[in-house]
Amino acid sequence: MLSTLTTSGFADTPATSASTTFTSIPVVDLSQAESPASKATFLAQLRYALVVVGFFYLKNTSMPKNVRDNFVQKSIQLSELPLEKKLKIDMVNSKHFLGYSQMGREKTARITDCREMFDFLTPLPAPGPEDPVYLNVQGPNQWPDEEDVPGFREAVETYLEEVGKLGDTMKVLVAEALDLPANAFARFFNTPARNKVSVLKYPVPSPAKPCSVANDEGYFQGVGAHKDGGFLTFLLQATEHAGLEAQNKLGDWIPVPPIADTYVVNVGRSLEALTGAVCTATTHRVNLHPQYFFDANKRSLGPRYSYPVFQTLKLDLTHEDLTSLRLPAHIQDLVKDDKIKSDAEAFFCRFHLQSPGQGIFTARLTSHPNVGRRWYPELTEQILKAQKEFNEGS
Ligand SMILES: O=C(O)CCC(=O)C(=O)O
Ligand SMILES: [Fe+2]
Repeated sequence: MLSTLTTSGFADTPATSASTTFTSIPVVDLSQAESPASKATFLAQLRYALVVVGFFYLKNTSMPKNVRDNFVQKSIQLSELPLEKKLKIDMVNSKHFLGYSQMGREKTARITDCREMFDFLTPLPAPGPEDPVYLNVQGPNQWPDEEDVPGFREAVETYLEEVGKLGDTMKVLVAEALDLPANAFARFFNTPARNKVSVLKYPVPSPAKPCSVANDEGYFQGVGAHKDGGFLTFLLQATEHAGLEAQNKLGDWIPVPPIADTYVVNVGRSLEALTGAVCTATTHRVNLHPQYFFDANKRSLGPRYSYPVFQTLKLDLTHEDLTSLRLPAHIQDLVKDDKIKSDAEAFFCRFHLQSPGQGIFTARLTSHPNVGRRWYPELTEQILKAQKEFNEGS
């Protein structure tokens, strides 16, 4: 059952307990946060979204339409370049896991994902030799040649700055929704914040040349069941395709279809850790059926393009830092009897609880083993072995 909301929080239904789950994704209107008359309603809806769902659509954001549209247009141009141009910035050349990951290289839960990606990060220096190895998930970007996609770098940097502003706004509102001081999360972030965008393309499935093995019902794994690692993710679904799904606490998969002019925002493992799991890092996946690539009139929609931005905490926070926040008792009480069914790999939990950097680095070694083997061969073999043993229960 879905809770009804009151301006003071959840209605007095069992919605406050984790035994209640969601069957649709709420829409939250950011413009309501700007007026004192509607802010309490906004915060109650946000609280529900963070605690019960872990996923929501955010509308009326500060993102300038021209910045977003320019970013999307240039990103599609990049994705459509011939393979040899894209391979000039192959991720395997970057010990920071930045740049292009071609189709068939990425794995989630040890199964190949049917997508290609380019990752670009807020400008941040590479770590020094004395720093922990996991800090290598930051460093210089690999940019395509300016003549291949003119204006691409500027479009991405401007877009990341704007999503960064939205992220700064949201981290204050998340604190307020949990009845914490507005600046409660500030000390966990770098200034400026660390954000990474993935430029994703899910090509039209080709029966003649399948990207991976389809399941019995004909679905391909666009990206397998997982939880995001960061604080919040701001996902722009740039095309009309169905396929994104969030898993509720009973284990059912709930569609998250695109809604024009919204972001899909979801809770990552770091926000879950900071709130002692009061906020839920909801498991999600992109499950692709060849039918999703056609509209109602049977016209091809072409590839699916989507663009998540992962808002990340300071990478070197410790377990003590991550567990240092005290939530008010009435907020902690919102989640009881926590039995959550998730198809995401539990293997990663302990790494994300050690430090955000350790969590992200470990996930990268397993999702991009070709990059891991090139730069961190011993560590990669160790982690892949541990992942296999964990999953096989040995
Ligand atoms: O493509 C999407 O809609 C979601 C992608 C995603 O969940 C991810 O890359 O973490
Ligand atoms: Fe994700």
